[in-house]
Amino acid sequence: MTGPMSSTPSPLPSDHRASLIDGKAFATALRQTIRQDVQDFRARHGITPGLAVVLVGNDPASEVYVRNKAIQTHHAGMRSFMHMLPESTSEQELLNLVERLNKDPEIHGILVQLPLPGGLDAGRVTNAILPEKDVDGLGVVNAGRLAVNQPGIVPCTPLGCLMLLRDQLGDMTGLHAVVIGCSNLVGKPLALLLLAEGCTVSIAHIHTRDTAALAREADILVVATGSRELVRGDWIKPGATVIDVGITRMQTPEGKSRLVGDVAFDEAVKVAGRITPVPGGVGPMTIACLLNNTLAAARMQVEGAGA
Ligand SMILES: NC(=O)C1=CN([C@@H]2O[C@H](COP(=O)(O)OP(=O)(O)OC[C@H]3O[C@@H](n4cnc5c(N)ncnc54)[C@H](OP(=O)(O)O)[C@@H]3O)[C@@H](O)[C@H]2O)C=CC1
Ligand SMILES: Nc1nc(=O)c2c([nH]1)NC[C@@H]1CN(c3ccc(C(=O)N[C@@H](CCC(=O)O)C(=O)O)cc3)C=[N+]21
Repeated sequence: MTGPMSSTPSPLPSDHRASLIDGKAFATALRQTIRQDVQDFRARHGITPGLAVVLVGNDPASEVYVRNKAIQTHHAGMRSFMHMLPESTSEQELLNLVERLNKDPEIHGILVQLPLPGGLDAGRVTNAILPEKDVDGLGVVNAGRLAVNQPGIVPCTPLGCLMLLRDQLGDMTGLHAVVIGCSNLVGKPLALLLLAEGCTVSIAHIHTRDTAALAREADILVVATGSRELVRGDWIKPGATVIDVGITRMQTPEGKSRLVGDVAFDEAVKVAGRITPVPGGVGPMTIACLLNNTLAAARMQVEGAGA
């Protein structure tokens, strides 16, 4: 394809394969460090960091994530408090629970799993969480701190992506980062983090006219849309670093379930310089960063600001 007659010779050899960014291994190492830090914290203060996770309704995928979070919280030596509420829960009942958790000294971090069932206002609920216990970093106080470069709690998935990018690329000053998707949970905070790293940041969303052309300009391409295999091989600049946040659960013809990202992996791996797989990329980082944020929140509450 890239022989001497080719009109647009690719700068990559025909057998090029991107190197895989192993989020699973990175997350395992991070959790190990956190486990040690939790032990030290307990030895110093006699306090065990506690995380409360609230799940409303019985979405099976959310139940799996919430259970994984609880298991990994225990493994890190922290306490986990699960609150499974029925689909019929009213907003006032949920707000009352958040209020109780806010006042509970054994709880240092609170996470309300999103999305919430219809009729419950996610913004109102996340903003009811005390900023110092808001380990998802989704309330206006922490979101505002991020926007003006003040220290605060950074949302778990964007923080996990940033850790992987720093590890892979080191200094990112001047690189063009394109973020596809601009939710409050992932795309928007990640764009702000990359801006703070000195990147030139473009954000694409559903109204962007030519997302493919924009993506082709990216040194760093982050995709968080929930639109499976949206990004094709020819959307990627040769050698670019690709972070695939999207996760869609698919049924295989054999009746098994399989996770698919927002990037057509088999095409992208032939063009990108480095790429995160799904699963085993960003997902495990999200949970490790939740534990990281819970420990940081406990330190702040027990040792004071700047801890
Ligand atoms: N790996 C992990 O740890 C995590 C993975 N996820 C996964 O990441 C994905 C995104 O999650 P989340 O941000 O919460 O999703 P949302 O649905 O909240 O946001 C998706 C964003 O992508 C934009 N978008 C959708 N389709 C397109 C398209 N075709 N072209 C350009 N932009 C598009 C939407 O634009 P608009 O708003 O204009 O409609 C929106 O800004 C999901 O697959 C989710 O499961 C989420 C959290 C953690
Ligand atoms: N308030 C809130 N905060 C969140 O951080 C939040 C949320 N709500 N709602 C849903 C999304 C999704 N999310 C994931 C977490 C871990 C994996 C994960 O561990 N993924 C594994 C695979 C797990 C599996 O096999 O199912 C992987 O990608 O390798 C994925 C997705 C957090 N979210």
